[in-house]
Amino acid sequence: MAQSVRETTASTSIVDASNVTKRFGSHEVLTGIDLSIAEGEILLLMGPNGAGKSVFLSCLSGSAHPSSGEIRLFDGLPPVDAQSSMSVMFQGAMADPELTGEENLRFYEDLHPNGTNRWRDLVERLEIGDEIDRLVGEYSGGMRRKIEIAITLTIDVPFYVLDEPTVELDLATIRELHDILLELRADGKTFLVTSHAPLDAQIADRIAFLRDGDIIANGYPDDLFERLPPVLRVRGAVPSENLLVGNRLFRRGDEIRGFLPADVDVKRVELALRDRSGTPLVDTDEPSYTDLFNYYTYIHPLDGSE
Ligand SMILES: Nc1ncnc2c1ncn2[C@@H]1O[C@H](COP(=O)(O)OP(=O)(O)OP(=O)(O)O)[C@@H](O)[C@H]1O
Repeated sequence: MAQSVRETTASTSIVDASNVTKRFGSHEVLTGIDLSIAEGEILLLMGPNGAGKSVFLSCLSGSAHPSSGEIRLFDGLPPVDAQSSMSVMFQGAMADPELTGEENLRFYEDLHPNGTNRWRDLVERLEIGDEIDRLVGEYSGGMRRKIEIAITLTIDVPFYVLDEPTVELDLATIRELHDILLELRADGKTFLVTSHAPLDAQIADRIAFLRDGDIIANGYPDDLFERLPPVLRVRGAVPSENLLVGNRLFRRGDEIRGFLPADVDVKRVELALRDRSGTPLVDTDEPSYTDLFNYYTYIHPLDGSE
């Protein structure tokens, strides 16, 4: 887990969003978001499809305006006045398909007042160095994502906003990207990263879960883990669905894991569910990042815990 910034002394506030709403016609996509990010922090914004993550990022970066509420960056600037101090990666919107990878990278290096040639190192580390002479239009989804990441991070600014950077990346590249972000954070950079991937939680200083347009949980990973109910692991055949209430179990590969309603005694379930030889069919297990994601994305606070 990333070394936490919680022990560091209070620093500049990079993001202060209060009661942000965004409406498209009668559809209120954001319903009152409060979120702050401190300097040097990696904040991971997680949530299911359509929760409003990209819309919030658009408001934060100044490309859309909230319907109400307020966003301030760098201790008081409205987003449009802070654009030169942030680098924003939106899904699929960064690279011109009719230019090569290198032409795209050079374009941003020359265009942006804080452009650097850091991309030379980034493309090697993301293993796309051999592909930068090809047209981006010919790239696979993962290659395109790598170029977009390199474009975004080659700009030297204090604050980076990355919309689902790890989608379509293989595991080795995700780990390399995590290392890159942690190195930049060690240099004092701040990140807001959206993701569906529990793996990304490993580098987060803080995680906020967005659901139906609102932040339903926000905290340091250790604290979020502490607030999880016991994780149940199902072994062998799945017991009767009547005993294990629906929408609380998640299958991953051969394993089924999940959570019981708060008022159910785990020990009693363990005792009740045994195979013919008396071996328990369920037991409790240490929570993983995937459990954390599943709980806060699909169950909490519908389980009555808030
Ligand atoms: N310009 C728009 N006009 C109308 N509705 C929009 C517009 N942009 C987004 N929405 C709606 O806002 C909701 C949230 O979309 P958003 O793209 O922010 O979700 P998300 O959390 O980023 O999802 P994903 O993980 O799938 O990228 C969706 O219902 C979407 O249809």
